Amino acid sequence: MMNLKLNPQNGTNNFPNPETSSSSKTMSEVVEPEVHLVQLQKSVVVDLGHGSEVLYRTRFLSYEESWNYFEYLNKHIPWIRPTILVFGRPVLQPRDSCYIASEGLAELGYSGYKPHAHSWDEFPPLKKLLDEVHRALPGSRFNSLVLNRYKGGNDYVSWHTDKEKSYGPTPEIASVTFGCEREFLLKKRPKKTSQGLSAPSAKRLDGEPPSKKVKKSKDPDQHTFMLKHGSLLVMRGYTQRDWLHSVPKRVKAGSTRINLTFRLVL
Ligand SMILES: O=C(O)CCC(=O)C(=O)O
Ligand SMILES: [Fe+2]
Repeated sequence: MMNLKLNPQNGTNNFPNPETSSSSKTMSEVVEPEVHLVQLQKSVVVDLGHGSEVLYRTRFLSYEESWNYFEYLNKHIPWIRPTILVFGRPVLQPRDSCYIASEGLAELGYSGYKPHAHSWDEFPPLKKLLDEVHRALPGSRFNSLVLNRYKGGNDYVSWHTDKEKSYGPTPEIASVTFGCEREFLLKKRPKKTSQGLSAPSAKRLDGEPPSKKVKKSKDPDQHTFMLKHGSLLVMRGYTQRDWLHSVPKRVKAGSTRINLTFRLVL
């Protein structure tokens, strides 16, 4: 069973430090089943094992402030739906995106596409949001931001990891969500075979929507978070090396969702 630690500071913007939080209890000591706890508690730490961890805080920002961000981003971000390469073939990326980075950082590139790096100065509300993320995560630092807009349930992001050389071996990625609730899935990367092949690869496979079947079992190698309007999810440690994540198509999800992932380019 996955090991969730309670946040003793519910109601604040701070996550407990899982290394030092001696008062935290494993979830199994507190209440069953664990899925209820995810809904009741305002923030949880999910220990994925082997040095990987996810933190989730449902109410990082207030409902109203979150809608203000949504309206601003929807209107003022120069959204682009780029053509990317999937198995060498050009396809339209199944969501809009934009990239913001501090000056002088290594370029971002994925699936044959190199997004233009916009400056933080172009978007003052995002500088404020970056400050709020830094305040919520003492000791963490971010200098770049990938923005995604899912215009309905047919937009998605396939199984992938955010593993860039320039992020170092244990990147921390902080994800803030606005608008429509969608499922964020994590699954353990398949182990290398005896021939040394690892399949499927961890590349972005934007031509292949992830399976619609979300296992409801307590498979420790699979986790689902319903990311709420104004929520914060943080992936830490070896999550990008050992786990894949995706936001699958959900035809019934009719409205727009905007997700921001803050990253540190070293
Ligand atoms: O939209 C999300 O929640 C995830 C986006 C993501 O994984 C990415 O931009 O790399
Ligand atoms: Fe990602």
